[in-house]
Amino acid sequence: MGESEDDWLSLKPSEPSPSQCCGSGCKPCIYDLYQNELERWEEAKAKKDRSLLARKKQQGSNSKLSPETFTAFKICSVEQLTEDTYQYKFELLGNCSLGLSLGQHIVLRGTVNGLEVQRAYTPISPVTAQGYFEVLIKCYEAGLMSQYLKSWKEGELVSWRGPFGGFPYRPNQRGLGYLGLYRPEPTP
Ligand SMILES: Cc1cc2nc3c(=O)[nH]c(=O)nc-3n(C[C@H](O)[C@H](O)[C@H](O)COP(=O)(O)OP(=O)(O)OC[C@H]3O[C@@H](n4cnc5c(N)ncnc54)[C@H](O)[C@@H]3O)c2cc1C
Repeated sequence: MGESEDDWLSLKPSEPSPSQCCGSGCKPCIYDLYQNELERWEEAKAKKDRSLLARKKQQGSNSKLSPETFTAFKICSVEQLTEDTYQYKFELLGNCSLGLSLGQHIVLRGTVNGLEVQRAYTPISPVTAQGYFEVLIKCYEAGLMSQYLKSWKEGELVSWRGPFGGFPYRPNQRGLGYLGLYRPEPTP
């Protein structure tokens, strides 16, 4: 391939669509990752060096969770708990644990009718669980990710990144709490 402007434009990263942002304040967010890719592309273009783009679009497989790149995990069981709620179990190779702390969530990537969607989910398995992690998900009739979830079967690979968020919890440490009470005015 030559070095024409069109060639470089074809390699330019695309700005994420709103459906790709889960809206839960991930660090790095999908827009931060896009910004990094864009800067790398601009540098590669200025230096006319395509090798600088090589780190783009890495994806791990059944190994370690990463906040920057998606890792594929195998679904080892699907259990329907209610009409619209499912518990999914994922395999972690090498009997390792996911490495989350209290209250942290992970981000799932799926594709629905050609549209990439990303949403946040909080694993329900103990943070010390080894060899697996589980999520409990409620599916919505018109939900985008929900449509992708309904197609899942055992043995399929599903892409996650994270962890994000969480609470700074230390055993036996007391903190300030806030409880709000609301008493409605009596109607005349
Ligand atoms: C930090 C965090 C952790 C979370 N953890 C969990 C978890 O553990 N388990 C879990 O189940 N969820 C969790 N969620 C929620 C989850 O991220 C998704 O928001 C949820 O699964 C719905 O995604 P969706 O793409 O299926 O629905 P969306 O497409 O985002 O739709 C959301 C709602 O809008 C309605 N809707 C969409 N399109 C239309 C339309 N055209 N007309 C009318 N209504 C419409 C849908 O029916 C649905 O009720 C978490 C969210 C956050 C922020």
